[in-house]
Amino acid sequence: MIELSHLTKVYGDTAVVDNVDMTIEAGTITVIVGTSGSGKSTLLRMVNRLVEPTAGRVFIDGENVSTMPAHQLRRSIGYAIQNHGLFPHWTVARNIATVPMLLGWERAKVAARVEELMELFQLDHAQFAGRYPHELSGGQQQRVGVARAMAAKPTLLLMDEPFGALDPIIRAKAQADLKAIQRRTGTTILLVTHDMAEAVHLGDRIAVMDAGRLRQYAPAADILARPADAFVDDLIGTADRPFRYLTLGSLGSAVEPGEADGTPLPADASLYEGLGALLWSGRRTAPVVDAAGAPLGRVSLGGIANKAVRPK
Ligand SMILES: Nc1ncnc2c1ncn2[C@@H]1O[C@H](COP(=O)(O)OP(=O)(O)OP(=O)(O)O)[C@@H](O)[C@H]1O
Repeated sequence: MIELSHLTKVYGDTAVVDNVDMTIEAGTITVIVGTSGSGKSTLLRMVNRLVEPTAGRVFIDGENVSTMPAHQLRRSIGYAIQNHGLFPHWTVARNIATVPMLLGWERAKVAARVEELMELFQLDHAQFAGRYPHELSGGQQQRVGVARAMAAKPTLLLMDEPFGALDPIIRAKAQADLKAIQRRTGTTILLVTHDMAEAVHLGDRIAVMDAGRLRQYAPAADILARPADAFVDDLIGTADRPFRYLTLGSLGSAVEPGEADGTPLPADASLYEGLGALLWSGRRTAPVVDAAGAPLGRVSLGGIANKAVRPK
């Protein structure tokens, strides 16, 4: 568990992070979202002491990070940034191995970990291990950056706009992969973005920042349904709100008894994906199947629409 207590950073006479209190549960993804200059990166960088707080404290599993040697702290926390920060003159394998080597792992253990991570991030070892960063696509560099951040099996991973430089399709894939990997490894992730859709998609909880202040900190569904103030409301985007809400629920939650024609939709698809599939195929209903392909019933446009109504 991570606790931020009265965390503050002042530059000149401006508090760019202003008295922030937050508790982050282990094994979850927390997304910090806000406008440019709202203090998101500064907040994140106080957790691994790349920035020292002016006031307040950060506790990781009850331990005050200011009492730990900074270099040791940073080796124990993964850190992935936009544009990946890869070392240009090191191969992919060497980049991924950076922290385990700093920690003095045995060669064989490092090599095995590199192979394991390359497989996890779908980078063929034979093809990519010996390549240099400039010989990779942006999406591949991004995966190497995250693999490197996870190399020493940190229980905490800090990510600052990790998908910012990716095109929308690769970005959606990278988000889905990260979520799947996080669910598998149980890593606690604190991720900064300015993109509310990304926040809703990834965040178990979302922290909304504005001018250094934490405006709201709540699960995505609560932020959408009950924005704390006009700023949060505005950031969500009024027109997008019902659609973002539909990304949070699964089609399985809207299944009705009955049959329908056409290609079945998987119950674990989101309501949003289901709505898209119905609209695009010109259907008002579609059959729904479970992961094994067994029929569960059907979904309808009206049934999905009911799920997009603002909760009371
Ligand atoms: N070293 C510094 N010295 C002075 N001011 C700084 C320093 N670092 C950041 N700032 C200021 O602090 C404020 C918050 O910056 P920060 O990078 O945390 O914002 P952000 O929300 O991550 O923004 P963005 O989304 O644009 O990256 C900004 O106004 C920035 O100019």
